[in-house]
Amino acid sequence: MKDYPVFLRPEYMDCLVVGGGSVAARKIAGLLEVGAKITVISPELTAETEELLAGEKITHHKRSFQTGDLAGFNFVIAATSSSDTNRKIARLAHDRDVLVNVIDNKELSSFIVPAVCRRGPLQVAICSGGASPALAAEVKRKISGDFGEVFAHYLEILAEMRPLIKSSVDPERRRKLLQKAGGETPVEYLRRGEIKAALDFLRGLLPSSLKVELDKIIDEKNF
Ligand SMILES: C[C@@]1(CC(=O)O)c2cc3[nH]c(cc4nc(cc5[nH]c(cc(n2)[C@H]1CCC(=O)O)[C@@](C)(CC(=O)O)[C@@H]5CCC(=O)O)C(CC(=O)O)=C4CCC(=O)O)c(CCC(=O)O)c3CC(=O)O
Ligand SMILES: NC(=O)C1=CN([C@@H]2O[C@H](COP(=O)(O)OP(=O)(O)OC[C@H]3O[C@@H](n4cnc5c(N)ncnc54)[C@H](O)[C@@H]3O)[C@@H](O)[C@H]2O)C=CC1
Repeated sequence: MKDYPVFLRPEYMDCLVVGGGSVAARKIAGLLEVGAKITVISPELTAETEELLAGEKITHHKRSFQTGDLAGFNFVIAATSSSDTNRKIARLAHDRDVLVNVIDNKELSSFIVPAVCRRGPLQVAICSGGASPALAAEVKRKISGDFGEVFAHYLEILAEMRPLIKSSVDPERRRKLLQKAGGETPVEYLRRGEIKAALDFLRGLLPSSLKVELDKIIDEKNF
């Protein structure tokens, strides 16, 4: 069976992580990166997890998981070293229609955590469906090498230009314009790190009134 990829919005997530070991630390770090609300239940924390939690607005209950702990959460990661506890958490989550990831049991997981390469609003998520997480991580490193920070810069500018383009260019022309603005030419420039060439190309696509807006935005960003 294939998995259906989606990107969850953290503002709608109330996350519970059960367990405080090395795998839990990686999942917590991923959730912190997007600013999700997190509660951790674990009798013990590794030094790494302790460090992650320090200074963050994370609730930590220093105890073992109890039936009833899922109340109020819509997203759970069962990350304990006890497969029985993880299975129990999964069963309870399924009963309540709560999304659950089980770190040692993909069959009981309603979602899998991918390896992610993030460049501003651009996110590439890689998943091998449990066949080889190490390979997913290696593919992520390869992609990260190919797609530098310039992608984030270009996209931050394009994100601001998009509503201006939508409000002042008629639908037929703007579809072509937006396709070219996100097309092969700028992507190839960006892969070579040539942000200026990509922005010059974008400027060339715009009507003159918007060229001025583009230059203002570029000046403000000061990349
Ligand atoms: C099913 C899944 C469930 C889930 O966690 O969602 C799962 C399950 C398991 N992983 C195990 C081991 C490892 N996991 C990693 C690393 C990552 N694991 C991640 C996801 C997933 N791991 C989901 C599938 C995703 C996919 O297939 O693409 C990543 C991508 C995301 C993240 O965790 O943040 C993150 C890389 C992040 C990054 O680098 O960016 C490494 C590499 C390392 O540590 O260097 C190893 C050792 C090498 C290896 O095993 O490949 C074992 C223990 C096996 C055993 O008993 O030995 C199980 C349990 C099992 O297989 O049953
Ligand atoms: N999904 C993934 O990415 C990976 C999964 N694994 C799997 O993860 C497991 C090991 O995870 P680690 O983080 O390395 O273990 P760990 O031993 O470092 O941490 C386990 C944590 O679970 C907590 N815990 C144990 N019982 C608990 C309970 N009843 N309630 C709440 N917390 C409880 C412990 O206090 C500890 O903080 C293995 O089963 C392995 O197969 C291993 C590597 C990667």
